[in-house]
Amino acid sequence: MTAPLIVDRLTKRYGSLTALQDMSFTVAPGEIFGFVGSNGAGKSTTMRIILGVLGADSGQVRLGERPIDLDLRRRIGYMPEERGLYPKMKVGKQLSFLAQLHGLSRAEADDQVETWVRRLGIHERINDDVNNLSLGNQQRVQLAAALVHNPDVLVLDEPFSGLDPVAVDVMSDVLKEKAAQGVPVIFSSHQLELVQRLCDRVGIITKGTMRALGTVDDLRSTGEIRLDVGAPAAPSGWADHLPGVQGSVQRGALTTVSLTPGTDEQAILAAALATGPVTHFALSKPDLTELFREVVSA
Ligand SMILES: Nc1ncnc2c1ncn2[C@@H]1O[C@H](COP(=O)(O)OP(=O)(O)OP(=O)(O)O)[C@@H](O)[C@H]1O
Repeated sequence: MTAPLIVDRLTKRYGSLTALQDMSFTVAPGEIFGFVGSNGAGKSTTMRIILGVLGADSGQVRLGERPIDLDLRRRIGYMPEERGLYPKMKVGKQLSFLAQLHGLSRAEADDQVETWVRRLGIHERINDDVNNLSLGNQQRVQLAAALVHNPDVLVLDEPFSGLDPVAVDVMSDVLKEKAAQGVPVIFSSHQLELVQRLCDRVGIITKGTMRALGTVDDLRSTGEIRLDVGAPAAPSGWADHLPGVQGSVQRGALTTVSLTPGTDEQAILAAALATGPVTHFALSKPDLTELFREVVSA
């Protein structure tokens, strides 16, 4: 069983650009943490610092109490954004070599390679050079490379980009399985629907700063409160001037009403009923994509 991955107040500057400012979060053993943010927000920089391939100006990364050192680094499974495979080396040989670099014996490495290439559906390509594979299959090999040494932590930079739906399912299952074994898993992605589905917790960053952090449900509950009201006979703008209504959008019979916290929802229902029949009345929470837009544009 492994310890939590603790990212503690990382700051990183590239010349005059502050790429990270006091970046902090923790990924518990068994937790899948989704790291999201606009292009250039600082996700890859954070992940590179976790791995130690890049140094921070200040702050620290720990596994439990212990700062990440060379020894612990070998216990991390990492998928870099700029994929790091040897293009002219055979898939199986390369994976075995990488596993041995992480301390496995030749026999253990070959055994692990066999397991993962089968699991990831690239067994038939084991004797192909990496650069003869499709991009999606190269990505499967890259995931295998992050897994063959049975890591205690998984750090994956955009592992889902460019994968077909079947590969997305395989990747999702593997991440869930590793988490179920007690591994802290962090991955970055722009596929927010996938992040919402897969992650126990999510961090949204903009310009190197953590702007929202929590379970998807928590984050969705902190966004604006909205009601979906089906009122087919209601005139246009019927909800706009009711107390507590910040705005409304009408699409056919359905009106989505944004409310100030504490507004009496029954008063909205009564107003809707006053226009005629009400066919639908439900609270609607923003999804992660809407939350992300809110956070990024704030
Ligand atoms: N080696 C570097 N030298 C100078 N600036 C850099 C370097 N690497 C990254 N940056 C800058 O640091 C900021 C954060 O970049 P980073 O790659 O961490 O973002 P990201 O969130 O991973 O973005 P994306 O989603 O586009 O991959 C960006 O403004 C980027 O241009």
